[in-house]
Amino acid sequence: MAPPSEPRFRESVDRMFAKAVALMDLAPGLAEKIRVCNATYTVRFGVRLRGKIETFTGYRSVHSEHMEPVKGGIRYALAVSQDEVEALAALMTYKCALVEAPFGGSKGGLCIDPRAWDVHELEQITRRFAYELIKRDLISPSQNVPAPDMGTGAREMAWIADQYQRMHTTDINAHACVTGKPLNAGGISGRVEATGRGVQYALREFFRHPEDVARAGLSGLLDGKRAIVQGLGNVGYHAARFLSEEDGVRVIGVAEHDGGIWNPEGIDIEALRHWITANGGVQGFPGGTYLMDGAVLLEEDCDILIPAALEGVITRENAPRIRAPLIIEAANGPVTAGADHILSERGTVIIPDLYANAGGVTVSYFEWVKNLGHIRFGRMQRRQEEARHQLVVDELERLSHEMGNTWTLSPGFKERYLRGADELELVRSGLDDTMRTAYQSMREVWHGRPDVPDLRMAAYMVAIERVAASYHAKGL
Ligand SMILES: NC(=O)c1ccc[n+]([C@@H]2O[C@H](COP(=O)([O-])OP(=O)(O)OC[C@H]3O[C@@H](n4cnc5c(N)ncnc54)[C@H](O)[C@@H]3O)[C@@H](O)[C@H]2O)c1
Repeated sequence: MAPPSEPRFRESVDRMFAKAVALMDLAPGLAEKIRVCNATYTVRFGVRLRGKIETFTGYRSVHSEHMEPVKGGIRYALAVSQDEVEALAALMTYKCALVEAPFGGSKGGLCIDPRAWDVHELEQITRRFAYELIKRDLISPSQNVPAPDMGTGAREMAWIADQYQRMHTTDINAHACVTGKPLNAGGISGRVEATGRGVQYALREFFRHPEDVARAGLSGLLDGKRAIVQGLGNVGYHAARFLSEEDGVRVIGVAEHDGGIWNPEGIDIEALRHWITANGGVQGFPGGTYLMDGAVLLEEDCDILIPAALEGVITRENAPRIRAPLIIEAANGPVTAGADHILSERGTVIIPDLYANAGGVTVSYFEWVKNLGHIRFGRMQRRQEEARHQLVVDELERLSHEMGNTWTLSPGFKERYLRGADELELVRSGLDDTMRTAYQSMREVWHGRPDVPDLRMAAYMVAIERVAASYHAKGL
């Protein structure tokens, strides 16, 4: 939660929204219609556990239904509140608009410490929570489609999908009621890694534009840059792993819930992740120096800061001490509105959450389409692609023959070229394309108007414009 001097999360999002609206020319009253959260449902339910009834509180917030279904994750954490869920639902509306995923915005949360319960108990709690939401159409393939967020993953999504199926036995589209499911339960390849993969693609796209890199006071390529990551969960782990293994980024610091690890030579992300799984935290990891207060790593010298855990971690209080010239918001809302102002004035470039962590909802969209299509994703595209590739190979072989076989195609090339893309490759290329296109649309606004101060404002403006256009089209 934000410290008392900071606005609450919802207000922080609203302030950023208001700043963007001030740069736009919207019809009277429309900005307010877009800003407000349509509805938030609060549920309290009991589950008999360990010999007594435990009462839980959960939320599902629907921010905007300008497109349906609405979409947004379900978070399990003790700090979940109505304010938090509404802020996250608003971010979902803008995020979906920015990456052109045809959804309205929603979010859910359950006040629970998932580590306090065993798997069997978590299943009981999840099914009961899902039951409460399903019976009010707050989980439904055509109305509201959740996905994983902090504290939840494929396992919880599988329980939710199964619960929906039990309650709607004749719904042929039941699988599409939730995304982020395991592969063998209607999921799609590449969903687990999608948000971290999207962070990687976002950084790659940023570094393709030397002018943008220079605005952050950096130069050169992504290769060789030093990064610090906060949170080595789903998003942080995948982002850190892909950036270090595939892009030559040196991860010199990782902050986790129990402290931080510092190693200027670079941290072995895979080894650290294994250590956390085995030991419950980073303490004792032999591949770096342990710091009791992991949050100090946010202020360390590095090229790229990747907050990938919680909202409200960069505030007015610590913003003046942040040394990274480039921040990519892998988490939702890690920079408060007050801190955003300080950092923007100082010239720190922030790749905003709306864009940076949109990989998850993008691949969720692919999964939803795959479920509704009832066909293995990519099956038809693959056949077409293989047929086109066969034409090219035939033509090259004909040429080779005409030239007296002075050159030939290697069997390895033919095998790889003819294979066509599998589901994972299709998902990754669709995600890459989405991240590039969305960056271009933000960039055009950022560079095209001298009064647009930063990428965040550009992202909000693009998103708000699209939501407004959708309301206009409906005649509102
Ligand atoms: N999972 C997704 O697909 C997805 C999509 C978009 C955005 N996000 C956002 O990304 C962020 C992280 O989500 P996730 O799914 O990776 O969650 P997760 O639960 O998998 O991981 C969160 C990690 O943060 C760590 N953490 C908790 N408190 C911390 C603290 N005080 N300091 C440092 N680390 C701490 C946890 O130990 C855990 O490793 C959230 O803001 C979420 O809304 C997630």
